[in-house]
Amino acid sequence: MTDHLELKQLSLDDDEYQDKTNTAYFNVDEIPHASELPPLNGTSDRSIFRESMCVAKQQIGSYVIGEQIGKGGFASVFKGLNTLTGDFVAIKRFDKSRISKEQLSSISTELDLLQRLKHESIVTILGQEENEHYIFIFLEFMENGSLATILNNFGTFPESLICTYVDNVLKGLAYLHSEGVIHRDIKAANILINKAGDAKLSDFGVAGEIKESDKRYSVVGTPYWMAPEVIEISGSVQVSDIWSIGCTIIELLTSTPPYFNLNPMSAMFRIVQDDKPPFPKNISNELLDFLDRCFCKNIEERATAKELLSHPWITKNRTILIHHQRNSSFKQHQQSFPSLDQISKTISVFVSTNDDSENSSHNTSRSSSFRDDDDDSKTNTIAIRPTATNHQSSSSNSPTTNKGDNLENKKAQMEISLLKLKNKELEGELKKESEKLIESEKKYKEILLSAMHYIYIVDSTMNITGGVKQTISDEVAHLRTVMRDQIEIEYFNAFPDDNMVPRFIQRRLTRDTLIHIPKKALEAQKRREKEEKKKEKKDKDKKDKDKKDKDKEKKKSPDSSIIDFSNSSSSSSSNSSSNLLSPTSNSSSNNNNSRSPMVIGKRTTSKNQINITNEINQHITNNVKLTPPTIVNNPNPYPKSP
Ligand SMILES: Nc1ncnc2c1ncn2[C@@H]1O[C@H](COP(=O)(O)OP(=O)(O)OP(=O)(O)O)[C@@H](O)[C@H]1O
Repeated sequence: MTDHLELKQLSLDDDEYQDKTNTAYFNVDEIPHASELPPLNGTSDRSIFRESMCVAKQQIGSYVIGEQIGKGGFASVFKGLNTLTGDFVAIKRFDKSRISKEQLSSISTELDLLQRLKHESIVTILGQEENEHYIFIFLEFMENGSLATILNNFGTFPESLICTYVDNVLKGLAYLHSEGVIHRDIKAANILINKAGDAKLSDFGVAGEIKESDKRYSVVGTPYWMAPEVIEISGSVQVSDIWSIGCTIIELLTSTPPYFNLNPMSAMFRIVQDDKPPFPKNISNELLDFLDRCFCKNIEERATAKELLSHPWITKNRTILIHHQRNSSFKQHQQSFPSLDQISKTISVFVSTNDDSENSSHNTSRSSSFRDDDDDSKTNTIAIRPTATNHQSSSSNSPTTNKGDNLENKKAQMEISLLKLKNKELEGELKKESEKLIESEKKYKEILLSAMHYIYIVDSTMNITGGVKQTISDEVAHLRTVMRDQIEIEYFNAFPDDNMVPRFIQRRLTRDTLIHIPKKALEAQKRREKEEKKKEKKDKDKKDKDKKDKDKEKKKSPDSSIIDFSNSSSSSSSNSSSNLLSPTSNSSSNNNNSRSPMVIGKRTTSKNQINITNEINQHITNNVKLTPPTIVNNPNPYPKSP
């Protein structure tokens, strides 16, 4: 067994040990300056002083003893460090000089049991050491101490939290009991909590194994948590721990176990006498039932740990707990999510790294040191930029590696740059090619469209004029149709998605329907032309004949033509006419006129025109006021006789 302890240290009691070792070992800032200390071996060097302080540490095997974290009836408990693994541990130290032989045997029982029992709800033993003065047990470090300490620090717990702890403890107990072990000292002080909040059973000092007989006949444990059968020395059994679980629940709910206001003897008496210990008020029905099952006087009726694990109080709370755990684990994860700031920083660094490599590809003559400095000025995060990191670390360690690394980096960067350049060239070529294609396609489309458009205009012109101006021969028309079809097919094949095609085809269809019209129209036109020419000739002939007749008539009488329209004889009409047109014409003449108004009118108008012309001429010569011509106007051609 290795013992590195200084004899000087062993002579100190616990309090003195703590005062003199803890601060010096764990808080370097409190170490006085070397100049303030008396010289060691004639030197005041600070490093020597530190060495001297380190000698004061207690090292047991690979464990270094730290500050005290607890104290029980038999042992002091310290925080320890495993110098091999870096794990923190709890070191339970028993002072040999202060323990009886009986207690020594209980320590060995605890050691044996802990070494045999391995369960997630039982504190794990990591090893043991012994020297002349102490027995050391190295235990799994339970960061949050005992439930009793937490109860002292934080006050009583809600049912749900108690249930969580009890659930853990019951699992440990179910395991212990299945292994034939009774803990016999279940209480808040012996339930330890790790940093994750898991409860584990500890302190197996009074634990006992049921061997040949079913019961252990001794009064062990802490009075207030003791089961009646243990007090009565009728023998402790596994379910005795269940009674203690009931007492611990009340302890966690109220901060004290039942009968705590009484002295231990009175309390023990009441435990045996009373049907059940008094329950706290305002607890759930499930917990009431749970406690009823724990505080059964009859051990046969008392629930086992396994049974209680499926009690509604436990199962219901377990579901709630799982929910809470999920929530909190999500929150934990959420906390570990990078912040927006971090993300943007990372992106900016990534971009800057890429920029750097791009810059280096364009300017390979830049030195790596220049690049690193430049990087640092852009962002403080260097860790994700391998070039900068490599350069920095290697420059401080080995110049040879630094040179090699830099060369490698440069080479890699050059390769990347070359690849990028090649990619860019290819990209450019492809772009040009596709641009050419697009351009030629565009041109081709334009040609086809304008050709179609031309043909369309030609056709529509013919259609609009009703085929009159269609002067192309059938041969040319046929060629045009073939060309038009070819162009449209070509267009359709080249640009199948273009909606221009259906529009052209549609127009063409309309045109094709109209194309038959000109033929008929042409025939009709020819007929019309012929008829018109015939009519024109006929009219001309008639005009010529009329002219000749008129001339003949004029030679005979100037008014012959007018006279012709009259039913009267030429002589009488001539007379009457002169009479009628005369302003001094008598009424008898008027009477005659009234019998044939149509003829009279005609004649009158003609005469009036002559009269007006004469009057105008006269007026102009005499400068006399013009008076309207007197038109024979008889409102009543047949006046009534008086
Ligand atoms: N593994 C551990 N991790 C952290 N703290 C511990 C550990 N073991 C014990 N302790 C602390 O030390 C205290 C005393 O430990 P423990 O109860 O085992 O000593 P004990 O002398 O056996 O006590 P008791 O008088 O109950 O028998 C505990 O209440 C707890 O606060």
